[in-house]
Amino acid sequence: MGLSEDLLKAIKRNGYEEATPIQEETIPLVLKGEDVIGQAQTGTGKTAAFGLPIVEDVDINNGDIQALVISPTRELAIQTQEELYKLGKDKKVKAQVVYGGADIRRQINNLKSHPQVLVGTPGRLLDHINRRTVKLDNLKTIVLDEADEMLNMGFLDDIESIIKKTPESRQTLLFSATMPPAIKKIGVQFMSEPHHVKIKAKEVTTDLVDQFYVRSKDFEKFDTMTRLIDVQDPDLTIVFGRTKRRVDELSKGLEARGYNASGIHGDLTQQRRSQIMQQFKNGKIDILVATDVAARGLDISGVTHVYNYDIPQDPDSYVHRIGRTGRAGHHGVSLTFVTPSEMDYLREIEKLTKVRMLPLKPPTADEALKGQLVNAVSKADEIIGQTETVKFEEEAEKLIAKYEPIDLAAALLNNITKDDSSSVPVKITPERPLPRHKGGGGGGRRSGGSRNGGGGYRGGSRSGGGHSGGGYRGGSRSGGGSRDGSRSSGGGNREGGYKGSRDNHGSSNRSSSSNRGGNSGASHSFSIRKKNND
Ligand SMILES: Nc1ncnc2c1ncn2[C@@H]1O[C@H](COP(=O)(O)OP(=O)(O)OP(=O)(O)O)[C@@H](O)[C@H]1O
Repeated sequence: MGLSEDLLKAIKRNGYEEATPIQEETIPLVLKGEDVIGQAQTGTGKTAAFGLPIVEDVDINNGDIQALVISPTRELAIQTQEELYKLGKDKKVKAQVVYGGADIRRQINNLKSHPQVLVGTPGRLLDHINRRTVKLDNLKTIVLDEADEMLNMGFLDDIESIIKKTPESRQTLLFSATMPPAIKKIGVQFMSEPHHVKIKAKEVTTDLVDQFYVRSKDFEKFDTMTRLIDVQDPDLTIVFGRTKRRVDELSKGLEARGYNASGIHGDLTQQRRSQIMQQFKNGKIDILVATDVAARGLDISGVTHVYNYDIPQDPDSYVHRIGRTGRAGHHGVSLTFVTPSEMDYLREIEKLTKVRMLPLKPPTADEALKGQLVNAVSKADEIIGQTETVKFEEEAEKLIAKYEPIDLAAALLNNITKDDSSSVPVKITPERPLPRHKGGGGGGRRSGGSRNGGGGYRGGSRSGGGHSGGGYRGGSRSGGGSRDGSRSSGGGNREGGYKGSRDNHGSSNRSSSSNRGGNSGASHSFSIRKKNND
């Protein structure tokens, strides 16, 4: 594709073996200097699609800012800068990030080292431009990443002011997985004869994500969610809540029940936000509870499940939220709670995604306990494996003399098992349900699965609907995705809500579609090939 040796090295180091379709189509255009509007499903490598040609085009003997990427959120800006840094490392391209909530003096100081590529959030970028600490007179390329979200967030004026400071001759790129019609405004206003590159996919959402919903009254959602977590046993999970209060209450409630959870939203200091994100990436937190601040662009490997505790009001937001899993060829599961009065919103989402979400019956307390016990046994295996028996031998002998082995084992399991809803009640303040859609109707109106061109739901064999128990781990899809032998026996062979775990990915990500039991569709647009080098 015309990329130099330095970039090929970076690509290799990243473990990329072949370009994704969006990369294949956009990289040559961007290298030619064309304006491009790029649309492709979440997790399909849009960052490198603009990142690689940008880095390729940088003149490292020139200390001016040559490329600017505008991101809607601070977390995404940080991530994009990290990616650009990695891609440009061999070429020695300097990439910097500026965002609000962080010390501006430090940013100004860093800018003195003359980055050639700058990533930032709109407000802070404008601030720097007005202080003349960022000069865009010689900018070659500007990227509006997640452009539609920046419009939603009301950044249009800021973006316009930033663009006015760039040369007319600049190249303008615009990327997102969703492109509502309003985005055309940006195209017309700021771009010159842009090429529209839209990677054709049958669905807006990637079919690497199995999408479920649970119909539940608002006050029942929390207990249902923790039961689902118990049976699904996700690796890393993101729970989306509608409001900051919701996020705070959910994360506290989860912690009270013994889950390793933390919440992020816009009211936290940036330092705290960054700290939590770091802990989540490192696996120190298992469940990240977030407002839509985490819905766009974040690429965290190992996120197997996304729970929409509150159904999003905007269907595009749903696409991005569930797109935090099922990335780069890995499987994921999404689960959306919907109150009876919000069914119309669910149908609206399905209208956009052209995918029917599968209904899940909430697991019973008994099923949740069973799920917990399967997990507890596997945890016990782990603990026993890690224990230096000799160190405890003497005291252990005494305990064996005193108690029956069965009591000792039961006590261990009891200790590992999380508290259930009856022992730690959690009350979440009710949110006002979303206003009823104009025109109403919707719920249950549509007959099963007509949208997908026959055969109903994706995933053929699953089309029975009404899955009970809610997505047990295991499942038939991958022929035993369990991490160890002991787990696969755990009552977990029902269809639906697969764990989609990391352990499956290592060896199977190259043939992901063939792994999916009964999936006749094979409609997703690319098979991403990444060496399993981590
Ligand atoms: N050619 C490739 N081969 C393998 N993996 C790739 C390739 N290109 C990108 N990736 C990886 O795929 C993941 C998703 O990429 P990226 O974050 O750019 O997705 P995106 O399309 O921007 O998603 P979103 O719409 O959610 O922002 C990243 O981990 C990235 O490193």
